[in-house]
Amino acid sequence: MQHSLFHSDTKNLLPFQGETFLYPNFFTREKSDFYFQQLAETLAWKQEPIRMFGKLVMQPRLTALYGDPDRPYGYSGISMVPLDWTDDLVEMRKAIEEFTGVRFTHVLCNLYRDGQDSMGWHRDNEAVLGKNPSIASMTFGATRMFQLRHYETKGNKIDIPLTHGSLLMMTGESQHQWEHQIPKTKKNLGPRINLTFRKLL
Ligand SMILES: O=C(O)CCC(=O)C(=O)O
Ligand SMILES: [Fe+2]
Repeated sequence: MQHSLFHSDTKNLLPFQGETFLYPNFFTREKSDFYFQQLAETLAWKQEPIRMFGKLVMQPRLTALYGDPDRPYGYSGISMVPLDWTDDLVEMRKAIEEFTGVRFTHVLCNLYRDGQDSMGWHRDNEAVLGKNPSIASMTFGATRMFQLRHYETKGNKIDIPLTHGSLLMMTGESQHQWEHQIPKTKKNLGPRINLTFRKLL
């Protein structure tokens, strides 16, 4: 059975074992231009290391974590202490919460400086996110390909171009049964900002 928490006229992009919905123009062009500029200039972007096969390596992008105070969140062997919500992030969170009916405590921010910045295959299934986490992913700036594939079989690959102002909502079993990545591209692209709103238990 296919049951969407969100809008019944929006198609589930996954063929089975999870639900992922795309809302291409969640924010208008003007609003998205404004947010891109604001976020690029005001968020505390840093290049941070992660642990890979026991070694510390720099992530191929800049990151920042915002969220409710005193609730650290981490992945790939690192723990990040959240900074306080900015006015823009609070405003955006409110719009997404009203639309989806889901509440969020944290937002992990990624800045892909150009086509050489990327994020490898992974799932967002840390225990602190609960059993079937709903994750809201906002994109501003350059369009990058978001790829999904079935975790166990590595098959059923799906390519979703995430455009300026789009919202991608992943829910149900998406984070257990599917993994995702942002591959590098040789295209001469400008920067892209992605925000993933998450709820810690
Ligand atoms: O940049 C994206 O669209 C994906 C980001 C992502 O997967 C994450 O932050 O876990
Ligand atoms: Fe992710």
